Amino acid sequence: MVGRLQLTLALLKPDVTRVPHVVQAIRNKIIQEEFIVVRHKEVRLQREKTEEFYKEHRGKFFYNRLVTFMASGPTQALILAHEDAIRHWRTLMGPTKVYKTKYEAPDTLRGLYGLTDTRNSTHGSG
Ligand SMILES: Nc1ncnc2c1ncn2[C@@H]1O[C@H](COP(=O)(O)OP(=O)(O)OP(=O)(O)O)[C@@H](O)[C@H]1O
Repeated sequence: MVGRLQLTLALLKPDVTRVPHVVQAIRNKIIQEEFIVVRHKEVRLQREKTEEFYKEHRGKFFYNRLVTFMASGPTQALILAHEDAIRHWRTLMGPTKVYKTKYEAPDTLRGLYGLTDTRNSTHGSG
């Protein structure tokens, strides 16, 4: 019997969307971790959308870099369902900061595929 399912929005950011075998590896991990992929769509986020999406970070030193990056290429958007979707996906992603992640959680998605604090492979909505 399956309990109530929670949904989260997962994004594979433009840095990983550019690399098909990494997208496939992340998809395999998603299935392996028993998420149900409710929807999966490739989107091209316009600059205004990324500014709105990250508005809580407006004014921070990395904001301009972040919104420019998110509008720089296609993004894979997935609606994931799981009993503990938000927490489980965030655990799978690992910490935000790439340096910390490479040392403390190297097997997470950001540990494996993150390039910099901005280009850190994935997003998970709370
Ligand atoms: N110090 C930083 N330098 C550069 N980019 C940063 C920094 N902190 C956060 N970011 C970028 O802003 C995004 C949102 O930051 P937030 O603090 O909400 O992290 P998060 O909750 O781990 O990530 P997300 O919201 O993307 O799931 C991060 O994923 C990262 O791309």
